[in-house]
Amino acid sequence: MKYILLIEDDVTFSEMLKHFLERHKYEVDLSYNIKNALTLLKKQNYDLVFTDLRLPDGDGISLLKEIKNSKNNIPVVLMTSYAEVSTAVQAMKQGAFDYISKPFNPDEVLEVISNALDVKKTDTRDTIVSKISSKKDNSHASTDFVEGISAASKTLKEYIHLVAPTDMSVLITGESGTGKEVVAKNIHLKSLRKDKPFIAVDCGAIPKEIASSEFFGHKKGSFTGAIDDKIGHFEAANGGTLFLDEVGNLTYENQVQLLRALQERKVKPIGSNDEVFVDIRLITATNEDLLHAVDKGDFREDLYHRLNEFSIKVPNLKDRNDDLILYADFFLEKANKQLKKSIVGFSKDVLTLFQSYNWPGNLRELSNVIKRATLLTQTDVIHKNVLPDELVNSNKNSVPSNKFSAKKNEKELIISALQEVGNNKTKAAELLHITRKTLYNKIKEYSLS
Ligand SMILES: Nc1ncnc2c1ncn2[C@@H]1O[C@H](COP(=O)(O)OP(=O)(O)OP(=O)(O)O)[C@@H](O)[C@H]1O
Repeated sequence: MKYILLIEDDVTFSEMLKHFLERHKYEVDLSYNIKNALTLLKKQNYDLVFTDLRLPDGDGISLLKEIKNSKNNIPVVLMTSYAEVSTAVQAMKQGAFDYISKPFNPDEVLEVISNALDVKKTDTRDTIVSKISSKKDNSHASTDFVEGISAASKTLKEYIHLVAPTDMSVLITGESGTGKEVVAKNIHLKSLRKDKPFIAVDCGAIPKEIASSEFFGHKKGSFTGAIDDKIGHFEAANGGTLFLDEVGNLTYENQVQLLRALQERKVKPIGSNDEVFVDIRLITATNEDLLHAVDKGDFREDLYHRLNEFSIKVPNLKDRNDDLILYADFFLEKANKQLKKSIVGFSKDVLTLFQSYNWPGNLRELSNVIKRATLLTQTDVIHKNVLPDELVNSNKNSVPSNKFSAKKNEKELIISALQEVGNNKTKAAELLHITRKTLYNKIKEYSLS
């Protein structure tokens, strides 16, 4: 019987959910706060943590981080309200398995839970990494990967086909949510290593103090907290592909270690005297300008060239307008399946809005907008009234991007956009048609607090 830790401070709701899950043959422990949950996690081996995002003594994300930093590799599913969906998406980037928006229907809960329990994990790794099972075949992968029909997508497809069968290191660039990880998986699945592991690691989520142990592993007792031997990501990916996301976030010291491991093709777990030979194909991704980081001395040039034997830029959604409907249909079909709905399509108004919106969050944003709209729609067709305000009002508010590109009034535009949205950086970035990251960089550049 699978054992679930449910963390929810709404007493009535949590009791109902507990009984519901028990009726479906799960064993459930209930906690109303994080403190108690952490105690329970130490005592018991759970198969799944199902937690509310907001709790009296903290949020689900800090709990998620605690779990990731511990030796457990338990899948974590978050419960959120609609307003928190963007936070939940951030949480997924930090390793949460999935999120589910309240109010949810019983079937949806069961599906999310069974998906999370099915997920393949290696029990020796403590950072949540996604691993494509070696048995996963290409036919399945191809249904998860929509190739697109726009010119930009065709070029992308061509590059993937060309580079996949080689052993070249690939640097994938592109804005957040464009599908860099999906492209990396696709390269792996089209490569000769497809039957070996694909290990995805978010370098931005690894605290620098434990990065060496994460990458190279450690021996029991080699430092305080090393209570067991641990295999690092390099060894876990042996024979297959190691995908390092947000590679620009590695510290200088970690860059040196990574370069050494790549050059020597062997790693030494912390506390071990033995080196382990590793045969990996490296794919990295970044949404930063790594060359700029090289110029500034923040990223090692030798490592940059080692990673960039071949580079692929994943286009923004806005630059693949011809694909938009194709992706919208794909995400609708996916949401229908997940939410057990049978919505047939979008109203004309919605499609027009989709075409004119700038999609700063790219495919991830499109997917989220459609999942939410699918849940809210009670008719056959998705109408404008279930779209988020920022999308519906985008045309009214938008600052023309050509204005923004004029360097001299950039600062003024940022200030006025921030004022207009009450200093909300996400909304300001959307208004300016730039990513949040770019906005943060510009705020720093112009010393705007
Ligand atoms: N070609 C595609 N076909 C189908 N779905 C896709 C495709 N590309 C991306 N997606 C979906 O879009 C979402 C974002 O993709 P992904 O996480 O790969 O983006 P990313 O560029 O790696 O994001 P980040 O920079 O924030 O890590 C995911 O839900 C993914 O499944």
